[in-house]
Amino acid sequence: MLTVRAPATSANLGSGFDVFGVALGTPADVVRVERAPETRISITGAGSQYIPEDPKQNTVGAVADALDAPAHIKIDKGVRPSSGLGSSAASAAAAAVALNALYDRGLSREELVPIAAEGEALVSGEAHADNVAPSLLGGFTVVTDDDVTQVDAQIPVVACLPEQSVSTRDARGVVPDSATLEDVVDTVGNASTLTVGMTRNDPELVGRGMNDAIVTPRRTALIDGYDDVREAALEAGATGVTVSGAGPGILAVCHQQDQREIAGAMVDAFEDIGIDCRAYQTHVGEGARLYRD
Ligand SMILES: Nc1ncnc2c1ncn2[C@@H]1O[C@H](COP(=O)(O)OP(=O)(O)O)[C@@H](O)[C@H]1O
Ligand SMILES: N[C@@H](CCOP(=O)(O)O)C(=O)O
Repeated sequence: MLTVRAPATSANLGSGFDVFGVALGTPADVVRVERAPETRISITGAGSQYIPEDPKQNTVGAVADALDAPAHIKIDKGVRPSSGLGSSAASAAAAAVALNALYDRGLSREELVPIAAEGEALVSGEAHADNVAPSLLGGFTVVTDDDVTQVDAQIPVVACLPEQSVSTRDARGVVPDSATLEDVVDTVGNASTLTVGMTRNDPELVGRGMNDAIVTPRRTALIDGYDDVREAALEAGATGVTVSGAGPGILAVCHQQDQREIAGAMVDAFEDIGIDCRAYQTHVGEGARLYRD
């Protein structure tokens, strides 16, 4: 039996749609695997009642298929599905690391990225790798069609998860087909600023580089209370706030000393409109970790 803990992630960071992602210190999924003639899945934990155990519909089943590695797979969900915190990706990344080791496939973490992304294709319609890459590699990742670049960053964040669900598949449906040159130029500038901020561990630059006028405005409309929560977080000292992944999670970047106040402000702002939420006071963290029992 092998066990892997794979972290939640926050994709896009505003200006890096389908490109940027960060691993979060908490929450995480824990996946246990043992060899079996055919794949069987059992699920416990956060939101497990909404996740299919059929391997043809579960991200870990797609990974087992891609690695030709049938197994009994037990998933303990720390990351609620349809969260914007890479729930489906955390399971897929954990399964990729676990099954790669269980069957001695010898693939590197980078080589596991497209395999874990097969799970994302299953649930969201496209094999976007911006959640599985940071869950596998940790830190801040930049994915392109055929490559992934990673940097270890130490940035404090608050990931606020309201009691609402937004499916990534639905949220991809509102993404515009085209953008003006002016918006593209702005976005390139912001994305570049954010990347420099990650390499310098500078929350000011990262926060400033999160603005995006192309995808994010379409998605905020799907999240009840988004504008109020964003405003509250900025007033409490956040250096930048945006939709986490496809939502409804909201990500605030900050300095360590402001983290607690920002988390409280975001929770209060959601509560003011009658929505419960959980705020993870965490940081950009490590990737999937393998334990041999
Ligand atoms: N192992 C898994 N973990 C979480 N969700 C899964 C898993 N396998 C399949 N799903 C399905 O994926 C969808 C959630 O994924 P998605 O919409 O991308 O949200 P998230 O942002 O939380 O990853 C749900 O329909 C869920 O049933
Ligand atoms: N780039 C994807 C990221 C989806 O992240 P998730 O955590 O909501 O699954 C997108 O924006 O569609």
